[in-house]
Amino acid sequence: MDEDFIVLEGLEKVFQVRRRAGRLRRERREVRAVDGISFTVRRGEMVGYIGPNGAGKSTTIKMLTGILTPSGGRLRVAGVDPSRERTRLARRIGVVFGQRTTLWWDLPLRDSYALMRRMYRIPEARFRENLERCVELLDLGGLLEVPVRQLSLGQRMRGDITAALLHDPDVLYLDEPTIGLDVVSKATVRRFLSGLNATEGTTVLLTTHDLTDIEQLCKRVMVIDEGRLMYDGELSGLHEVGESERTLVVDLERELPPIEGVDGARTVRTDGPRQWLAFPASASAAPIVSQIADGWPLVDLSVREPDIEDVIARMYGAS
Ligand SMILES: Nc1ncnc2c1ncn2[C@@H]1O[C@H](COP(=O)(O)OP(=O)(O)OP(=O)(O)O)[C@@H](O)[C@H]1O
Repeated sequence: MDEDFIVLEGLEKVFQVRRRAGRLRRERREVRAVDGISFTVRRGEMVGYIGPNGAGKSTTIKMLTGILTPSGGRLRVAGVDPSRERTRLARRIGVVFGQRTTLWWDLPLRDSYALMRRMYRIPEARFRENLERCVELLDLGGLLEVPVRQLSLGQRMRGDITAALLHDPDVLYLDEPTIGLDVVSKATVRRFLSGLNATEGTTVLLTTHDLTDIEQLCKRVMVIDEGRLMYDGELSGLHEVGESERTLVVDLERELPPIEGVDGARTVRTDGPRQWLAFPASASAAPIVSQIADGWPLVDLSVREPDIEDVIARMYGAS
């Protein structure tokens, strides 16, 4: 189970961009979208791949799937060079782009899946088994006959994840799979992905702006910025490097003075009966919650994760 499945060595992608510089002149400019990235992912790992907008995440994933050819460095997925053997690799990978669907807009889900079965030449029994499993776990039962354009975003996303898994890929690339989803759909998708990784051993590379996705799904996270790998390790380690903070949002029975004297947390904002307390992201919320519950009339509370941009900004501040 521990073989190196995805291997990048000094991977680069440089785009040549033409820019208008005056009325007639055009300037050529280089964008180093991926600027010498090296890492390996073992078979069965589930890894978060995060970074601010324009960091080079999608460009990396496009090279991993063979859509883009690297400008330099070395890349292997399951022993295969993706851009040279894209068709062969397509049978072993599944891709989900949160912002874009691979389904046919006017067709019911069931017909899209039937077309995919033929495209990938999936044996009938295997296809049926995979479809049934996804329909059950992703709660798609009543939706197979509905045209994709009539589905909600959360339903469509669950439909897209199913589409990516019908051919039993060894590796799944997910680009913002929970973007714009409501709380229930997010939870369903996360539960499904962690089950898939645990039972099928599918290797998963996950790009997201939602740190809760990473926290609930990935032991390992890689951070990239300006095309370079800035961090590779556990999420808790990332919080420590950046000294980032989580926020406890507390609803009290009534408006009270700012909460004071809670070990490990400080009140950063109040608005009527609601108060916000910041605490280190690497610390547990439990002792803070119990101190508040003991001393104040608590009605409700929730924990907010820091944004990825915030964590990365603090990481730079700390380096
Ligand atoms: N086809 C292209 N031609 C020219 N420049 C490109 C092209 N694709 C991406 N870029 C540039 O490469 C850089 C990295 O883009 P990329 O889409 O990989 O970032 P990202 O991390 O996926 O960002 P986001 O979170 O916004 O999706 C950006 O500066 C982008 O403008």
